Amino acid sequence: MSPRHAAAAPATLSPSDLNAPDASRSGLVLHARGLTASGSHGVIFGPVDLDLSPRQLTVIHGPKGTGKSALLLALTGRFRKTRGTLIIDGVDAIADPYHAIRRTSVATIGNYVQPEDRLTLAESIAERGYLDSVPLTHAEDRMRRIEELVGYTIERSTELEQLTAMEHAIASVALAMIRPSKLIVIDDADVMVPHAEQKELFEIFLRMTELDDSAIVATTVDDDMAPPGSIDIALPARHRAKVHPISGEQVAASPATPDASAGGDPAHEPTTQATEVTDS
Ligand SMILES: Nc1ncnc2c1ncn2[C@@H]1O[C@H](COP(=O)(O)OP(=O)(O)OP(=O)(O)O)[C@@H](O)[C@H]1O
Repeated sequence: MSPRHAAAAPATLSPSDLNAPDASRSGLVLHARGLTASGSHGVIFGPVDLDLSPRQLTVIHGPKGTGKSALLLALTGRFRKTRGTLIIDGVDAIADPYHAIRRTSVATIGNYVQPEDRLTLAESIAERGYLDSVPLTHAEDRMRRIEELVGYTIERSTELEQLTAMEHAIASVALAMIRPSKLIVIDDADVMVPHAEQKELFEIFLRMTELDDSAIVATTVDDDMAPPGSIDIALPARHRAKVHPISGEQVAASPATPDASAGGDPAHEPTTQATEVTDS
């Protein structure tokens, strides 16, 4: 991980920390209502309503500058401008972001958080383990378990820049999973990944969630990448979000309802829509 990596090294984790955090009483990995952020130029994203279950994928897409990266940061408790209700694995991420952040992990965000491409996979595992305070033997063991889920291994001496785009995306998420967490985010997951391989990429992401009963949220360049069972979030240029599950799974995002606890700007009525998409 390059110095751009955002994670500071906390105190070394105890063995119990190396187990995935308990799911919240609701069983949801994430519960968001009226999630929004504004800057000096107005709304950055939202309002967004979203419920994420364990082993669920979410795909966020939209034109450039519509707040995809900012929303990823917000969903992991890392965007201080966020307003609304955000519960991550049972922890109130607005009131207690530092507690909530420990339940999440960032694979990539823009140019700010990226694996260092000149490092080998072995070096990357060691560095991510160090940054996330996971002992090396545990980190290596976690990577082996992830590889079992993914279905292939990557030679440890391979530099990340030598990986294919799909391998690179998978490796980025795998490195973010060295420390157990409930929510992993990856920005621009499909960049440079051939369209024909993108379905497989998301199938592999889905398998990776089995390790910790986690959820993965990915932003994509293409707008048709959300596979069945996942949640699709479109961030249009007007900064309004449409959230709807793909057919075949339970409705995981409900139509926006005003939430008194949200604390958002009342001038911006929640506009998030939940629509069950049929196969036809
Ligand atoms: N901390 C911040 N404070 C104020 N404005 C911000 C902040 N972070 C992002 N923005 C603004 O929010 C908007 C959305 O930025 P963001 O990078 O999230 O968009 P994006 O959809 O990921 O774009 P791209 O596809 O180019 O990566 C931009 O106008 C950006 O300047």
